[in-house]
Amino acid sequence: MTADTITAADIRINARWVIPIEPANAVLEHQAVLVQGERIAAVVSRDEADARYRAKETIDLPNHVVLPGLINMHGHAAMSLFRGLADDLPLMTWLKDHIWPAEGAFVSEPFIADGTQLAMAEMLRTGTTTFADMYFFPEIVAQLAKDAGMRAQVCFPLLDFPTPWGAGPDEYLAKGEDFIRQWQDDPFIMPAIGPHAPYTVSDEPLTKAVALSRSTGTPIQIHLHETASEVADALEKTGKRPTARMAELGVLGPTTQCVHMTQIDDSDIQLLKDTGAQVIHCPESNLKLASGLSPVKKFREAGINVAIGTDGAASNNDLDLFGELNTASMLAKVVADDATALSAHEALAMATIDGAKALGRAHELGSLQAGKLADIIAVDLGDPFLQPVYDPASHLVYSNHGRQVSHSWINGVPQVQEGRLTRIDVPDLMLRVRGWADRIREQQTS
Ligand SMILES: CSC[C@H]1O[C@@H](n2cnc3c(O)ncnc32)[C@H](O)[C@@H]1O
Ligand SMILES: [Zn+2]
Repeated sequence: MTADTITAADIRINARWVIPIEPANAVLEHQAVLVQGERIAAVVSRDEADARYRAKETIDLPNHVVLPGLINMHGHAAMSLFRGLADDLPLMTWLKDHIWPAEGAFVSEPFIADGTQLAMAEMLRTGTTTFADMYFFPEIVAQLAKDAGMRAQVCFPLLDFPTPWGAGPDEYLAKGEDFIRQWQDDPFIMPAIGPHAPYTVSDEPLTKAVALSRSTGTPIQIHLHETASEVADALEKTGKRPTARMAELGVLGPTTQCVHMTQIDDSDIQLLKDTGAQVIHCPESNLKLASGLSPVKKFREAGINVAIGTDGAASNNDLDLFGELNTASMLAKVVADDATALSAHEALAMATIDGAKALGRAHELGSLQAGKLADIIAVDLGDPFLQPVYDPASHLVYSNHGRQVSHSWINGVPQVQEGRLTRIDVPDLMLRVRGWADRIREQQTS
């Protein structure tokens, strides 16, 4: 080997295991992941790395598994400030009697800023590098994610009624179009359209949202088929299942992300398949609100892409995607009456490459391959409660907790080092969060 075959790299990560996600089911041992600038330069054996690369910085991770950063495909980040405020309730009671009044009282620019930072701190700390958000003041969420160096799909909200962000559908759509134009070429921020649900958005604004999506190439994300009563009420009011109404209005398509998708029959599966729509599975929120069960195995067998989301921390009540994967895998098995319904590797793919597919960015996110963006995490499997390690993929899904994430990089920039956030001032954030908690508690008891 001659000196001129040596390639420079910024970072070399020496990992005990690498799960690259692509190829599927691979577990590589004693590997080096090389990062140059914002991209992955190579995933190679240590010997090959010694022979071919010289890195400015080397990180040794002797008990760790390295994998792509996780993609949380649905949430309401700032709702982290409402974590634990209203538990043990079904969806419509939770929303109408507790969450919407609290949002009316507190949602404002500073609330969104502090709540979103709290959510980003939790997501980064537990392995998420890209998140999809649907909430108010999307311009603030987008700027904060960009400033923190996180990737985010940020939906602007669309509802029939006024909220702290707008007076009604026309204002949401006008502000939303400006928002899309401002962010559509950003490498970190993916603007999107967020019609709340079939029962809160009527046909006319939905049709306008579809036109905006088509003219700007912007994705749509919508809560769809969340509960049995949503489907029953829709049948009573319109004579159509919500999925059928969405298909007729043109809402369903390959860039539309349908969140929840419970109470599914064969006609729903056919429509999702025919339109190429994406499913975003939120198992813990579906369980906690007793909303219903999503037939993940049937979707996957039909060739429908299923990604995963936590939903907001007010209905979960955490944003730890590793915990969500555990629940998703267990639930898929019992729903399908089949212990093979969703394997550990398949669950990991759901939170990585399948999320990247849902975003339309599988060419540059979701797996550890040379040329893809360097969104990488490391999980420490060295603790006693993770011993022995026969299969690191099994541990990540069935035994792990997101707090075992020791390192992460987004776009090649360190975000978590030795379990600590590098770019968020946690003590300062905690002071602001305590201030909100005091004000919210006081309002709830007055
Ligand atoms: C369009 S802004 C978001 C809006 O959605 C509410 N919300 C949060 N979680 C859920 C859920 O699981 N189903 C329906 N709506 C939800 C949130 O409180 C905002 O008002
Ligand atoms: Zn939601």
